[in-house]
Amino acid sequence: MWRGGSNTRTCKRRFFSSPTRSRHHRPPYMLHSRGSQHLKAMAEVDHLAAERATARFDVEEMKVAWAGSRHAVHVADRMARLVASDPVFRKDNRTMLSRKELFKDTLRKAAHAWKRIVELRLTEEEADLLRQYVDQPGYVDLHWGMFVPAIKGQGTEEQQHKWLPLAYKFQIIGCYAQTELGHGSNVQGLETTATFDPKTDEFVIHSPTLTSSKWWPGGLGKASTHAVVYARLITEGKDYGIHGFIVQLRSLEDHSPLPGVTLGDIGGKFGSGAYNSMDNGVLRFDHVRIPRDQMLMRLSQVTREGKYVHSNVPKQLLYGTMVYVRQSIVADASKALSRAVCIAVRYSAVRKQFGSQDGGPETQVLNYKTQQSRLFPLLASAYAFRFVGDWLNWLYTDVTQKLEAKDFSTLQEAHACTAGLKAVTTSVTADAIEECRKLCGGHGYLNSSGLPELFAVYVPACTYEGDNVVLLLQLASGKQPVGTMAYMGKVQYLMQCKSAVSSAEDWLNPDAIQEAFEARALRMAVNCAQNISQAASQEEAAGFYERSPDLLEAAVAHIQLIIVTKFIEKVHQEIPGHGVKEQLQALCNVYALYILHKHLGDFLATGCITPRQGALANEQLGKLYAQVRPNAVALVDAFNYTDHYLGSVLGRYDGDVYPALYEEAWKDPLNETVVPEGYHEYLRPLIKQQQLKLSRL
Ligand SMILES: CC/C=C\C/C=C\C/C=C\C/C=C\C/C=C\C/C=C/C(=O)SCCNC(=O)CCNC(=O)[C@H](O)C(C)(C)COP(=O)(O)OP(=O)(O)OC[C@H]1O[C@@H](n2cnc3c(N)ncnc32)[C@H](O)[C@@H]1OP(=O)(O)O
Ligand SMILES: Cc1cc2nc3c(=O)[nH]c(=O)nc-3n(C[C@H](O)[C@H](O)[C@H](O)COP(=O)(O)OP(=O)(O)OC[C@H]3O[C@@H](n4cnc5c(N)ncnc54)[C@H](O)[C@@H]3O)c2cc1C
Repeated sequence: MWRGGSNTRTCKRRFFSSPTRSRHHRPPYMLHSRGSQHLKAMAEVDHLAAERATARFDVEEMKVAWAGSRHAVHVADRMARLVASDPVFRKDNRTMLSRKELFKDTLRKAAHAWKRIVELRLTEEEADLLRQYVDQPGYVDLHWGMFVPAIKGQGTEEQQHKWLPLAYKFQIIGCYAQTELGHGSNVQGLETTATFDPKTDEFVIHSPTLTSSKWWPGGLGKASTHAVVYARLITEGKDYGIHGFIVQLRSLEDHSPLPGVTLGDIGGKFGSGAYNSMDNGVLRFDHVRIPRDQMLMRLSQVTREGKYVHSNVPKQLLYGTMVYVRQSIVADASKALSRAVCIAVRYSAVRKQFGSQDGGPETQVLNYKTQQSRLFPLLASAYAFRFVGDWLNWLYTDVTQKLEAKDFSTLQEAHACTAGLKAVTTSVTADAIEECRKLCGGHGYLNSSGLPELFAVYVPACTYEGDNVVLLLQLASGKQPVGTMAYMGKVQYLMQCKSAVSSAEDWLNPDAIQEAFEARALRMAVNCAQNISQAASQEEAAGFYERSPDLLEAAVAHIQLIIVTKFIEKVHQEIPGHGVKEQLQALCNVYALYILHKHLGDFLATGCITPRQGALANEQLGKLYAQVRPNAVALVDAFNYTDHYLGSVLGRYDGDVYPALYEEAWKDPLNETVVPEGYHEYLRPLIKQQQLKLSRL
């Protein structure tokens, strides 16, 4: 029931024609008569070969474990290469384009992707992957990711029959217009109205105030012809709250806004390139009329006479599209995190600093224990998020099937898990991308490292599809000890159990880890419950409000328990391939013990482990890092990313970082001329003036 389930500035650098460009300005290796040959020879060297040789597992099989199946590896491989080899999908110049150029480039790429999808008769799975590898946020993400699922989840069969074929063939382009200037998190507070007019059998869509302007929907600003608009349904003088409506916004002939519709882009966003390829939009309605049958009527209906009828289903099904996207965002977190980690691990293996007293080789920064203790937990988190994402996808599919059979028993669990996992995985990933930038030192700050843009594109994931704090509070308000909360049924045991760990090795026992995480999560939840009842003698809501900072931490502890549990379950499965299971086991332990170490205060405060046991966990963590070290590069190779998708000179597969960095620098528009524009206006007069002053002294 839920599921919807030319680049205008091609870098033709005029190296020789510019009057102000000198030949000596070219990179030194380009002056060399055998320059390009020399570069080619260098490119054939695998600077990371020695690292790859130390791996103690079968990388090809790890690719399968990461992707989920051999089939998934092959399809992903084919689509990634298809995109990487097509010049239209070039993205290395993206941060240098103006907003208008970037937007046009996005339209061009989307049109070209669609052409290739049709020409090659790609399957839905292949098409999704192809779009993923194009790697440029654009209106198509919302068209496929939210508009189509909203109609599938909330439209009747007739409505689906009418609208979906149009959307599937791109005869219409749709977006998801929920958030308003004045309200985003508080969906029930939205102000846009949809008033039924029984005289004409139409709804009148209206924006009564400035704050009711739709604000943020992706694809709305410039591309969409239609939107699923969320508005307060008013009929027979009564307000029935928020419902979805399909509204046409622009002419299908010339793309001009329809009468009564005012719309545009909301303006530039954080970072260069990045999410600026997306036309997040503003939209106002002035009494726009739509036929009654454009209200999405699967969950509730308005009859010809204007009577409101609600089907016998929970009203929260209206939020189904958000639940669907939240579970996709969890899967996406592992992709973004693994990209950043891949760049940081490869570069850390190439980069050398200090350690040589006599002119011999310096130390690879990856060998520094501090680098390992910052980087390997992120590597482990990428794998952890990948597997919990798979599980969440299973949960979502399961609840969808149950809903089809009118079984709503798991709806709340699906909401809680998607909300909580979305919040934790996106927050960790955003922080981790920034940490990877720092792990790459100064060069990580260059656009050519790929990390600034990855961060700028990714960081709004902490806000869209539900602000992370708001979502964690939703999770904290969950009441029943079912599903992933079932451990709360063991309250008596978990409230008093004491960890039996007495050596560092004992922390390798999954039962010891599981018990510690369960006891910590449960005790934090119980503490919150006790404090809430003490804080508010009259009303639970007041206590909830008062203790909400603690509730957030309890919600995070619960989600970390889920992630650890699903990783442990994954490792318990049969996993083919030499050494693959052992590596995943090590990463699982790194993830769990890192969380334990980082949140040691929680574990100690709730008394589920002793300070000595905490110290033993940290000791074991150090040993695990040493175990990961020789496998690190191979573990990121298993993500199977092309250089095109990574988009980073630091993360190149061949590790040939320095020539690439050097070459990239010369592509900057500032280097188009030796003497910069503005020299004659601003620099020369300044220098001359100072010289004159000096000569007078
Ligand atoms: C570059 C792209 C990168 C990554 C994307 C990857 C993949 C995604 C694929 C495609 C998408 C493409 C691009 C994505 C990029 C951006 C798109 C962004 C889109 C948006 O942001 S759309 C707008 C999203 N808005 C929100 O999320 C708003 C957040 N607020 C809410 O969800 C609700 O208002 C909130 C906070 C849940 C509160 O609701 P309400 O006030 O109505 O409820 P109560 O708190 O009173 O609770 C009542 C009751 O209902 C339960 N409940 C609440 N929500 C749900 C639900 N969704 N399902 C089931 N049940 C729900 C709640 O627990 C209460 O239960 P109780 O009475 O306690 O039993
Ligand atoms: C890049 C991007 C793309 C987007 N795409 C779309 C789209 O396609 N369609 C669409 O409809 N919307 C879209 N949005 C809007 C997005 O869904 C909202 O911005 C998001 O839901 C957060 O709501 P808000 O902006 O109202 O934040 P607010 O709710 O105003 O949050 C502001 C602060 O208040 C805090 N806060 C709010 N409520 C509470 C509470 N109850 N308790 C404690 N703290 C609270 C938050 O934690 C936050 O710190 C997009 C947003 C972005 C950034």
